[in-house]
Amino acid sequence: MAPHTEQLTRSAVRLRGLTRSFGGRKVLDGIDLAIPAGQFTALLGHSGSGKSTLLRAVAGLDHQVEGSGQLTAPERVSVVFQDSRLLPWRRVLDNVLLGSEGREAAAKGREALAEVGLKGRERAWPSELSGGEAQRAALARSLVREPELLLADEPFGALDALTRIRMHGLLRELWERHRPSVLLVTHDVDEAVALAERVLVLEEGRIGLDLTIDRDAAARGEYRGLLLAALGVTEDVR
Ligand SMILES: Nc1ncnc2c1ncn2[C@@H]1O[C@H](COP(=O)(O)OP(=O)(O)OP(=O)(O)O)[C@@H](O)[C@H]1O
Repeated sequence: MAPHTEQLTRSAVRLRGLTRSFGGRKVLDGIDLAIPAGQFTALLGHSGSGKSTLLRAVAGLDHQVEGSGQLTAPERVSVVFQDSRLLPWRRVLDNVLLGSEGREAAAKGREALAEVGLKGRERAWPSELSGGEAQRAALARSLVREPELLLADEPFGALDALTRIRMHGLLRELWERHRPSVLLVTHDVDEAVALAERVLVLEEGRIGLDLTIDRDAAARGEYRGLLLAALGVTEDVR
């Protein structure tokens, strides 16, 4: 019944003609998109362009899109948001485990916390963590589910610039080690280019630009101007 249960081989995510309207206004207007398994994709777009709407649809959180087109996504999907959404009344390890019990689960949870650099903080309360640490815990919580697809909606948007750079390194490292497909929603052109293999720009309800990122060209800053132009942004002359 649910498209999410379909067995996928080559593509992790496939959208065909996906449309979503709110009050008669089309936010997503027939989106066609295939994301190969294991690809790191970033989705850029102005505020209100429909990035979160698209992500929610792929996460299976939006039942209204059913029937509007075709949507397939893997079964094991984890979502990370701008705020960590840790439960304040549970210790960090219990937040990561959420629902799973037993020694094996606890060992996996500890391992995931160690991977994100939170070894020794298992028994801390969420209120004792910094913003960056809380996002690390959120990443650990998503990892223990061994997701085939990681959806991240502005996961570093609330962090200071230095913490954000460290988190970029961590996310790339985790992706290289575990190789889930990643769909990262961001406003930040530099973040998209620094992290992703492919950058999509959402405009007027459609994918307006679909760029494959070459690491060397990215290091030379070759995509920045193109992406800013696609977003209709002109940089001030410095
Ligand atoms: N539940 C809803 N009811 C009505 N309108 C909605 C709803 N969810 C989203 N919208 C509208 O759809 C449009 C796209 O919203 P969405 O949150 O997907 O944009 P976004 O690109 O993620 O924006 P931002 O970058 O600011 O988070 C907006 O105009 C928003 O007001």
